[in-house]
Amino acid sequence: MAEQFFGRGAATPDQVRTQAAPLFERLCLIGAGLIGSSIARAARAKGGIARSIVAHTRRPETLDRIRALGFADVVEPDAARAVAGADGVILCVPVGAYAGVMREIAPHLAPGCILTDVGSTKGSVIRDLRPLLPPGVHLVPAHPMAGTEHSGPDAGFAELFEGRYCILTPLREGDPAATERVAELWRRCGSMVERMDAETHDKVVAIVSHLPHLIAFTICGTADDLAEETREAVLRFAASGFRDFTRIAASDVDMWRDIFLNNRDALLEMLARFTEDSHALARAVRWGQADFIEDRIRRGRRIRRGLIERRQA
Ligand SMILES: NC(=O)c1ccc[n+]([C@@H]2O[C@H](COP(=O)([O-])OP(=O)(O)OC[C@H]3O[C@@H](n4cnc5c(N)ncnc54)[C@H](O)[C@@H]3O)[C@@H](O)[C@H]2O)c1
Ligand SMILES: O=C(O)C(=O)C[C@]1(C(=O)O)C=C[C@@H](O)C=C1
Repeated sequence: MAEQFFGRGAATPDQVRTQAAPLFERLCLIGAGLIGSSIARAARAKGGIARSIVAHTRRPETLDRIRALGFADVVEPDAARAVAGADGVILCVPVGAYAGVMREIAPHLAPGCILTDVGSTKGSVIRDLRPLLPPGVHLVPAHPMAGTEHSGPDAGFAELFEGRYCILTPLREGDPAATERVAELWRRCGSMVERMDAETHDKVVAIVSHLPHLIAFTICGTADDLAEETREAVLRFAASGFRDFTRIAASDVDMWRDIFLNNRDALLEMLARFTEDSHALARAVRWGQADFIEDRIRRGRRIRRGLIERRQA
């Protein structure tokens, strides 16, 4: 695949990285929280990604913090000015903000510029960005499968994407060279790149990411309701099971509201399947069907242990 971008007989990506021009002359990050600041830090730490990095954010206190952290060459509060002259732009804001941001930046995107993103949903991103795409600007939707429950510019780190997948969902009419350049960006950040269609992506992440978050947020509330009923500080007794299970419930409100609202159909489908499966287990518990219960536990153990062997846990 690298041949598409580097050309036949050209240097390998590794040789290019250590030699000459970086992938982007001016890479603009719209939003520089956990993910945006991690990209900037990785670009600085690993080299060969961007000659200069522009970070845009709106809030004055975040602007000051990004300046103090020093991972961007330019910190720009105006989105239109931030993207002007950039050959790469990465949207790193909650997916519900995409349409508004795109309306602001579209007239200022340079012809030939690559517009990509890191959003956790892909169908909605294509729906919101494609109609506003100026001619000559290449859209390459992307989603790094890496993160933490922390947010904001202080939370980022250069190694976040190492050994993690990044999923690209290129448009049917998309430019293969632009797709390859974004793939190379993620490889240089240390990721493994996969491509799939947006619909498949949204189903996959609904089960492996969005549903677990929905359940974690919910179980915290359920435990808290019980505390009110029993007048007992239930959560005081939460040992490692509850703590491990609910780590992700500390995640950002805006980000997760937008994900739930923008992957509605796939999330509801996975929730319905999960509900059906948990009802089956509840029925076995009610009727004392030990074999069924054991079978479910064994299967869960096998799957979880498989994750550890593949070093994803
Ligand atoms: N956190 C994760 O684990 C994770 C992982 C993969 C992908 N993502 C995706 O990455 C994107 C960013 O998430 P994050 O974790 O970096 O969030 P974050 O909250 O750490 O950072 C988002 C930043 O965007 C800024 N912002 C919000 N709306 C804006 C707007 N309209 N214009 C300019 N700036 C705006 C916020 O002030 C914040 O600084 C989201 O789309 C999310 O779905 C997150
Ligand atoms: O590790 C975490 O805290 C995360 O929530 C990361 C996580 C995930 O669910 O795996 C969250 C959302 C993303 O879109 C990708 C990764």
